[in-house]
Amino acid sequence: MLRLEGISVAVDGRQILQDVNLHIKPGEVHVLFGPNGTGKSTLIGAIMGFARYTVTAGKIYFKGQDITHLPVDERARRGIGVMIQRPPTLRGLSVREMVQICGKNQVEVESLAEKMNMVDFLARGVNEGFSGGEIKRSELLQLMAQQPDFVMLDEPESGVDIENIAVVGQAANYILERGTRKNGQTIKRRRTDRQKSGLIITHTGHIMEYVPADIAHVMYQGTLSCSGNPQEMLACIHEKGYEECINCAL
Ligand SMILES: Nc1ncnc2c1ncn2[C@@H]1O[C@H](COP(=O)(O)OP(=O)(O)OP(=O)(O)O)[C@@H](O)[C@H]1O
Repeated sequence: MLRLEGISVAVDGRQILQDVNLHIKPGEVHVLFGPNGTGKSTLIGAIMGFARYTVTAGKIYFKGQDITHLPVDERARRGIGVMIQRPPTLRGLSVREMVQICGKNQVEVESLAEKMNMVDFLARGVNEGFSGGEIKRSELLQLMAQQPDFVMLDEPESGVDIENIAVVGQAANYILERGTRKNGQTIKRRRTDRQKSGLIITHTGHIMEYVPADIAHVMYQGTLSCSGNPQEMLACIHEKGYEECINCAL
């Protein structure tokens, strides 16, 4: 689905990422751990093609096509979606209108909003006065309408209360499991059945209680330093810290 071949990324002339290689296959969900400021958000911004991120080396392939220099709207059209940490407030554009745009006027806005506890927000401006948790739910609502084949979530559980973390997890699974059989799924079936792919940045790993992850990576000082079993890596980071965790794996 997504393949990064040795990409390096700069922001405002400062090199943030160096030689990142990553392969996410159809149906796989990868998680990204790492200390603050190591470049995790930069990586997903570069994959989405946001203008502030300049790919200075390497290639980004999506569904086998080189998308390294495509504009962000074309990447979205090809099936990439993202939830960033701090999306802008869009005054004058209601959540309802935004969801309709994301869904190309072909989605049932009310029914999607019900799933996200967001019916009361449909008439409000996008992110206008929203709390941190409400912003996350609103972003996921837009992604559910967009129906991307590859979704990137930047700290989806951060700022979300305990009950709504389950709602966030269900929304992520709704996106990842589009086109698969829904009834009677176990966590194991979720993993084997899903056809869409994801990359999730998380510090706590709580989202993995709802969305089973296949592979975890640690981003350290601007590069992917090691990869492995998500639960084992999380336990290792808790026990030993990032630096010792990556040294141990190497
Ligand atoms: N315009 C800029 N000029 C210089 N440095 C920048 C600029 N924008 C971002 N950076 C730096 O890039 C680095 C990587 O930022 P990024 O947001 O990708 O980190 P992160 O790993 O996602 O962190 P966190 O876990 O705190 O969200 C940070 O040190 C940040 O200060």
